[in-house]
Amino acid sequence: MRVGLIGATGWLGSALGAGLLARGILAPGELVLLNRSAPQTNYHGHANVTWARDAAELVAQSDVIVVSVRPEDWPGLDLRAGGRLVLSFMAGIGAATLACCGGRIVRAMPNAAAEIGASYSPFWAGPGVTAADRATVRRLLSAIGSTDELETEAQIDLMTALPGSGAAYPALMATAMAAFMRARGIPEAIAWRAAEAAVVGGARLLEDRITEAPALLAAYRAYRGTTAAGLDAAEAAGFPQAIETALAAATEKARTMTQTTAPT
Ligand SMILES: NC(=O)C1=CN([C@@H]2O[C@H](COP(=O)(O)OP(=O)(O)OC[C@H]3O[C@@H](n4cnc5c(N)ncnc54)[C@H](OP(=O)(O)O)[C@@H]3O)[C@@H](O)[C@H]2O)C=CC1
Ligand SMILES: O=C(O)[C@@H]1CCC=N1
Repeated sequence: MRVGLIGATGWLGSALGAGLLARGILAPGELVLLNRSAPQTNYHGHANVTWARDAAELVAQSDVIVVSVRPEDWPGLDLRAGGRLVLSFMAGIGAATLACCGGRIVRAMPNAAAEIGASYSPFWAGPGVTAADRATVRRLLSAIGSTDELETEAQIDLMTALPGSGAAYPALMATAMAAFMRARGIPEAIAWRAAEAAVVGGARLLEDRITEAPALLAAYRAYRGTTAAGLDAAEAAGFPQAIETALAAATEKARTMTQTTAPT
């Protein structure tokens, strides 16, 4: 199977290309790549991948096409997929818009943890997508982590807001935590290490047992000590509402983008 990857040198596209090659899901000769700037002589340690000159050349050499360009670059691509399976990573470009390229459309929402093979990339399959297509999508997405199939396209907007945001909210929390430490005289490097302990160490503790998060909170509260005091203050200051507001705003942005780019 030859896979055409449009946006092969971007944040997600590069992670997918690297994962497909490193895990042996595709041989270098099965990858057809396209970017905007220029081909790379060494693509994740491989020289014998194929670089296309434009989207038409990529389509002609590919069985499946992955679109990983930014939403604003989609119209300029002028993709004509000729009935092929098209897997789009783009936020806010809906199936109605994508269908204009003439492919069988699957939308997936990976995140930046694709870089370390730890993306959760749920997907939604449009009309005409076959069982074999679904197996292909799962195989491709396994290169960057795990996946689930969603029931409705609208759920992609929700997934854009949450798993799609990747490390954004942890980074926001880490930045606020380090700032708190610095403001109270803690040296820069130690301030960041303290934030890392909470954000990264804490996340590792929750790995593979995220559903135990409420029980973990209850365990901290049971001490009636310092962490309980902090959690109470965070709740009183609106921490859960801030998360809700953030995710609602991101979902609404995805929905609005989808609506404004849809064909009339
Ligand atoms: N980054 C993220 O965390 C997430 C991103 N997404 C979605 O994934 C998509 C890709 O995002 P991301 O990887 O971050 O974006 P990047 O900006 O990092 O990468 C975009 C890629 O598209 C290429 N490109 C742009 N225009 C064209 C064109 N006309 N023809 C061929 N190649 C082109 C760029 O080429 P060049 O390198 O030469 O400039 C680059 O390789 C977006 O639509 C985004 O909404 C979804 C979930 C998470
Ligand atoms: O922020 C964005 O628009 C991209 C898409 C989803 C996550 N990152």
